[in-house]
Order: sequence, then structure tokens, then C-alpha cells
Amino acid sequence: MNISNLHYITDTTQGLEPLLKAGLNWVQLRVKNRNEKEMYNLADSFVALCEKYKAYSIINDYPKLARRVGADGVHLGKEDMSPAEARALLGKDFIIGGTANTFEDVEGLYEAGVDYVGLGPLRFTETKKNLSPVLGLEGYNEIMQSCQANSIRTPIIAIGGIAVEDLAALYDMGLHGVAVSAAIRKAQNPAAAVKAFLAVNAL
Ligand SMILES: Cc1ncc(COP(=O)(O)OP(=O)(O)O)c(N)n1
Ligand SMILES: Cc1nc(C(=O)O)sc1CCOP(=O)(O)O
Ligand SMILES: [Mg+2]
Repeated sequence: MNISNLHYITDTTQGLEPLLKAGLNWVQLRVKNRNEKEMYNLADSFVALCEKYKAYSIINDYPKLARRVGADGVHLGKEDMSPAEARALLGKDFIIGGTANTFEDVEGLYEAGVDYVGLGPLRFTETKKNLSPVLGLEGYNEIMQSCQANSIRTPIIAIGGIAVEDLAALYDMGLHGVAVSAAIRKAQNPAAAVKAFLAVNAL
């Protein structure tokens, strides 16, 4: 399995199919404040849609649900199940991602054996409440240098207010990819926005 350069974060399956047709191959379902049944139904149809387009399906926050609906992976933050517990529950082939805001976070996730790290936020975003301190490009640079110095090679995905114009600078620093919600979801033409992100990745 290759960790994608473009992770799309969505809270719905509505409007997702044209984005998958546009070439998206990695989607994270990130839903807050739904009851268990609604969450199951949504996650189940999300996985079926991703399977139709051979895209990786990642469920945010809920490892047991991710396993139950046959998703490819789960993304876990500091308030969620620990990656070590999730690995024991889900096995070695399940994709597990973790959230970081500091080098120490990245190091801990690397030691816990996650498959990728979501590092952010790059800048303020309305998509997430209780945002960690904003890193800016300078913050990323420092953390990426520490990763290099410590031979940490886990793929690192930048997140938080990412725009297509940020990609060149982030890739220059050694970031593996980006996780994006609003820049695609709120674009006038979301499928065109997906293609614009993918075009940079293909350079
Ligand atoms: C790729 C990626 N990186 C970070 C996050 C944030 O996860 P978390 O800290 O658990 O916060 P919530 O998304 O649950 O609000 C993510 N979802 N994806
Ligand atoms: C889900 C999430 N986690 C973040 C973190 O910093 O951990 S920022 C974020 C929101 C990403 O969406 P957008 O591209 O709209 O900013
Ligand atoms: Mg979470």
C-alpha cells in the first residue's frame, strides 16, 4: 500500500462520486455529532463508494466502526484510541494514521508504528474546532529537519487550511502529501480543484 499524496477529508458521501471520478484515490470520512446508527449507515455507504472507484477509505475517530464496515484504515488523534491499542485491535495490514503538532508527537507516532502522520495545522481553518497551535511553513521546516536528523521516515501529511499554492513549499521540505477539506469542498468546481491538486503531485 502506498500512502496517497492527496487525502480528501469529507463529512458526507454527497458529491463524492465526481471527485473519485476526477482521480481522488484516498478519502477520510470525518463526521462529528452523529448517533451510532447514522454513523454506521454513512460509513457503510462511504466504503462501498470508495471500493467502486478503488480508492482507499479511512474512517476518522472510530477504529471499531472502521473494521466493521470494511474500511482500509482509521485516523486517530490525541483524544482517540491510542495507535498501539488500535494496531492490536485491527492488525498489521490495517492503515493507521495519527495526528501530530510537534516533533515529539511525530516521534511518538513513529515509535507506535503508525502508517502515516497528519501534521498541522499549517494555518487557521474553520473546519476543525479546538485547533492546535498554527505551525506555518517555518514550523513545518523545523519539524521536518528534526525528522531527517532522527531518521524518521514515516510519511508526513500536512493539514489545516492547505491550498494548492502551498504544495511546492511543503514538498520541498520533505512532506509526503497533504490532507485537504475546504479548498476542495468549497471550491466553485470541486472536481477541478481535485485535478489541480493532483496535477501538482504529478509534476
Ligand atoms: C490526515 C489527518 N491529520 C490530522 C487529523 C486530525 O485528527 P484529530 O486530531 O483526531 O482531530 P479530528 O479530525 O478528529 O477533529 C485528521 N483528521 N486527518
Ligand atoms: C481535520 C483537521 N485536523 C487538523 C489538524 O491540525 O490536526 S486541521 C483539520 C482541518 C482540515 O480541513 P481544511 O483543509 O478545511 O482546513
Ligand atoms: Mg479525532
